[in-house]
Amino acid sequence: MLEMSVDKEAVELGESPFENTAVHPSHLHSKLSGNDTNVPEKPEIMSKNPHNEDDTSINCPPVVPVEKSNNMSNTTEQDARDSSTMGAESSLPLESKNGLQLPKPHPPPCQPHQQRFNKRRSNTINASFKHPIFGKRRRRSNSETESVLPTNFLLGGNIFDPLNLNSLLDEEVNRALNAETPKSSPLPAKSRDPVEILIPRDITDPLNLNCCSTGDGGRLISPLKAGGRRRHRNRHHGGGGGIGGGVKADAEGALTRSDVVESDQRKPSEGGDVSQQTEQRGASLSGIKASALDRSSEEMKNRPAPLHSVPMAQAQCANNPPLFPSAGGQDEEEERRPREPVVVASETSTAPVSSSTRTNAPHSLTYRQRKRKHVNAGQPFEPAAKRGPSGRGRGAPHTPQTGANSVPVGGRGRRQKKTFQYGNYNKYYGYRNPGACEDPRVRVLKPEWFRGKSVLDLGCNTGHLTLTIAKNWRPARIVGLDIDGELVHAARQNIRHYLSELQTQEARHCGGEEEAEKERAGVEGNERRKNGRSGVEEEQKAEEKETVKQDAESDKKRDGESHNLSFPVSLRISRGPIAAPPLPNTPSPPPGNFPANVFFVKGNYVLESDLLLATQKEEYDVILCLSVSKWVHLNWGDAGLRRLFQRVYRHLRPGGLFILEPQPWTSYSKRKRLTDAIYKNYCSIRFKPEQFPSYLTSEVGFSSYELIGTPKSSSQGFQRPIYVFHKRPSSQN
Ligand SMILES: C[S@@+](CC[C@H](N)C(=O)[O-])C[C@H]1O[C@@H](n2cnc3c(N)ncnc32)[C@H](O)[C@@H]1O
Repeated sequence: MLEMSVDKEAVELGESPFENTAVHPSHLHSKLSGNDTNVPEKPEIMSKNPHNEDDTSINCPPVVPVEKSNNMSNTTEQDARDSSTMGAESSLPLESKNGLQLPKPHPPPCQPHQQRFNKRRSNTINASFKHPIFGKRRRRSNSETESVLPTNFLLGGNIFDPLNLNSLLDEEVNRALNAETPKSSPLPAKSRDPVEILIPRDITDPLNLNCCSTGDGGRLISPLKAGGRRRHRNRHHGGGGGIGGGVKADAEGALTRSDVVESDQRKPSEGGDVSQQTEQRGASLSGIKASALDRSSEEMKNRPAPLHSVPMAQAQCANNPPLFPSAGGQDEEEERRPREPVVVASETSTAPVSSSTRTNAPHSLTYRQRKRKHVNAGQPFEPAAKRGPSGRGRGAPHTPQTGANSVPVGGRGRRQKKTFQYGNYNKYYGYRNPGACEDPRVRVLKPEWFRGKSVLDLGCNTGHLTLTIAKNWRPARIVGLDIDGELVHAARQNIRHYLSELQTQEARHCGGEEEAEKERAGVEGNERRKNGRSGVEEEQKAEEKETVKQDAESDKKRDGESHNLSFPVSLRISRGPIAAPPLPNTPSPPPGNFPANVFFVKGNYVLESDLLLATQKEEYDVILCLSVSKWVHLNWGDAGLRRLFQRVYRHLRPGGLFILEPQPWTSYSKRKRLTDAIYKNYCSIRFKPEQFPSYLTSEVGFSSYELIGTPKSSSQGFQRPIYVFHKRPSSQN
């Protein structure tokens, strides 16, 4: 009765036709080997084996014969398998003693079974019982059939110390025993072929599942074949898309780009990409960048924007030569390159997003995929090449940038470094407002300066401030102008992001209303139950509510939001809209309606000569020139900056405002060596920033000015005074 659990090991349950019967392993073996001639018609019933002890030391399968017992039915299939395995392994000679059958010792293979066996036994056997065979160690059998022990030990050991550990105890013994080293302790065989390790190009997509059809996108790279060690800056963190956080704000607030290499020169498709730079949702688009960096500098035209009385579209299309002076010999280079589709800021529609032929480098996610991912997460758009401070780029190697604004940093095929000679940093806002929702400068600006007005934002970069003003303060129109076409492109992409933000805000608003509605309904229901109001009254109320709701929904649809209605409000609030909303195509939107009120234009605001100033007409009520003066000053010297100030004055309508945030002179020196021309200009500058206010009032014509504040910034360098200069109203002119 007690042995049966032991006997499980010897019974082949599943396969034996003799369940509940202990079968001798030899039968099992012969069964397994296909030779069942020895199998008796009925299984032998094994009696107790006095030798079969609970041997926990090593080796032998203790086949404990047992009489047939009902408890055998407790055996499991696993046991059966174990036992059959044992049977298979123990093709051992069996000893017959007093009718008992014992397997010959064959230590190693049996050990695992032995251990499990013991365990099981301890579980099944009554603790109070003490069988004579248990608790005793079974002696090793000394039969002549015992296996031969090894005599040759590679490490100089012996049968008692196979690893020769004793040699470590005594120095002399150690020396003696290891005298024949390496003969006694052979060294491992040397140098087989090195193992080749293949690395996926994109570690985040090793199987290249996301890759489009771009040729070698999915190829694995072998470091061995790649021609030795090559450091890929900015390609850690899963590929190369971004500028790996090498940009720092210096003390003056400009960005230090010395260690930054442009890594993603892919030209994203029109859909744009979304930055990972701004970690927080709504971190206000600080980091939204221009779309195709490689395009930017080469296509950047050092020409003043036609921001005079000629309508934008006409002026841009006309490409009026005298208004586009060259700068730094870029023009020749540009002539040879295909032009970006002309940027047209029309008066009635938002500026089109230009798309041009793009050279896509292999990348794990397509441009659109990445954009969708981030837009869904409510993050701002920033092409892979233009990631922000957290700047983790993704993607594949990039084609070198060959813009007029780029300076090669290495040999052929190396990525090139952009100098940002115009302050055209592509992560400007990421550094200026890291993780912040709002640009602190917005607080010193008054909404009434902008509402219903015509505004020009000089050097708008990727348009965050421009868009904030356009969205929040509803100017009749606001034009963002920048010399860098890439930044302008990014700014245009950002329109959609701001639009989606707007939708999220509205969704939140509506969501809140719905909640309130539900709560109200709950309260009303309770009251109704209390007061026992008539069903007709209730129906009327419900109808009213339904009508209001339907009205609200049709309003939304009118606003071009209907596509988002199926997306749960809660998700829209927490994750942003499912995709950036399309730009509404309203034929004649009311003035000041965002985004119809915002335009982005590429151009150089510095006229080629003073003579051209005479052509400038009054056009704007407000002109912003924030953190631009230094760059104009460095690139065009005192004369260029003076010309800019004069143009601004002429460009303003009577009563207009010029909002100026000049960089301090101390911040100039760090940028003085960006180009030879800049260095020359820097050395010849006499007109210092502290002189600007007096120049603007006494020489240019502004009637007065005020310091409106020095907004706090996380970086000291960005804390700059902001002035407002007033142009006299017409009657006083
Ligand atoms: C340092 S960023 C300032 C961005 C933005 N105004 C702000 O403060 O948030 C300077 C911007 O001015 C632009 N810029 C420099 N010179 C320019 C010029 N002559 N005409 C138009 N834009 C210019 C640069 O491309 C760059 O985007």
